[in-house]
Amino acid sequence: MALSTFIEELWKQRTVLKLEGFPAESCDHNPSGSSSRISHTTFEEGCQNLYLFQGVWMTLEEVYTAPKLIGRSGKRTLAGNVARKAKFSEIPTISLAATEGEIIEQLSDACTRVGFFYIKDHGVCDAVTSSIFDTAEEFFNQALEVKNEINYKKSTILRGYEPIAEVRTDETKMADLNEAFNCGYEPQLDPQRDSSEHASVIDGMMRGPNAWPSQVGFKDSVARYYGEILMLARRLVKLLARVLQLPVNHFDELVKTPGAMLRLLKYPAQPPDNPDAFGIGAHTDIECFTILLQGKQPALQILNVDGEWIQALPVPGTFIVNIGDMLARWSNDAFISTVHRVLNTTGQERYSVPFFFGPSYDTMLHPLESCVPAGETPKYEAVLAGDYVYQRLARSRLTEQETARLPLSAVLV
Ligand SMILES: O=C(O)CCC(=O)C(=O)O
Ligand SMILES: [Fe+2]
Repeated sequence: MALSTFIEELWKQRTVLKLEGFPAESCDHNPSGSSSRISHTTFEEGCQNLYLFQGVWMTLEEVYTAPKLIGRSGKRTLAGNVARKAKFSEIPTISLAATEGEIIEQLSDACTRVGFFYIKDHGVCDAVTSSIFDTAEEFFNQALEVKNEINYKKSTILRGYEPIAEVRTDETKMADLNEAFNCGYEPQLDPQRDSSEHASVIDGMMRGPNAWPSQVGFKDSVARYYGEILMLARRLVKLLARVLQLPVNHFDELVKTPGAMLRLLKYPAQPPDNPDAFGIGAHTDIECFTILLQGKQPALQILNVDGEWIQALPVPGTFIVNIGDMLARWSNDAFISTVHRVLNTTGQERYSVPFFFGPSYDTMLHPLESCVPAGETPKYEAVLAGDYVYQRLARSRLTEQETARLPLSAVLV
């Protein structure tokens, strides 16, 4: 097969081609010239790896920071995300027991410089966090057939059980070495639900019922955890409104029936010597922010501007919060959505519980006026929150045919 045909095939299959040892100076970013350049180039030591993305040869860093693009015809890599380079070597810790002024100042620094921070003194008690791990362990220890009774592909909105190596977060690597349970917003999980709201929460566009396993006590335990973290998330939303110099209640209506997905995750102990195997490949999160509860095993790593992977060690009594792409878009890049990955080489199984939080799925996300300097055009087009989340989740999980099961209600850019 001619090289150009081969590349075309890869493109059609939405694959990113990795080329090892390609001399940087030969990379002219010209899609049409790429095949002829390969044929006359010799590989030398010290050269970098290049990736063919959207017909363009790029370094991995360029893939991370390539122009933002979400589209059904586009290939799925970090370039569809909103990664920005973060200059940090440590992850800050913020006490929610500090004065509001102090919290806002520290949050402002963390969101604009790092994109990640620990929170402590958050008010969620240890009993709630330890029991969610017990529940997760009991669930994942069941036989595969039992877990597959609620396989997420039976749900049009990706709720339920995701078997191991099902999701390919970073297409240049192997599928992710984790299994998961996905649970989205339902009014019955919301301690602050307003009964008049119920009727307005219609199915479709990422909204609808969860898929619960028959495991005794599972739903109660997940509901308790979900409720507590949802309240914490709404508290953070008010603080973030202040950081963005908006009225404290600015986002309140939009997070009454939020797009809020809880995941229980179990990572197997992975071999230390496979450079392509990750618990989760490098990515940025989709929603506004994530509140992550980590088990004891250190495995989460965060990428800084110098290309170093900084360990985000588990710290008892804390959650890690990180900014996701939606809030980066919404804040017109004032906030940073930082690239991270999971590598569990501890030799032990690892559990974690991320809670991905965003506004109601029918929210149209225009970059906030207060974040766009006068006379400048916003950096991002408006997107409908539900479509944005669905497309991002689907492209690492589903075939195009499967993706088409849920009609999208907006054209994305
Ligand atoms: O398990 C972790 O520590 C992080 C998980 C994560 O990054 C994700 O689910 O997006
Ligand atoms: Fe993540």
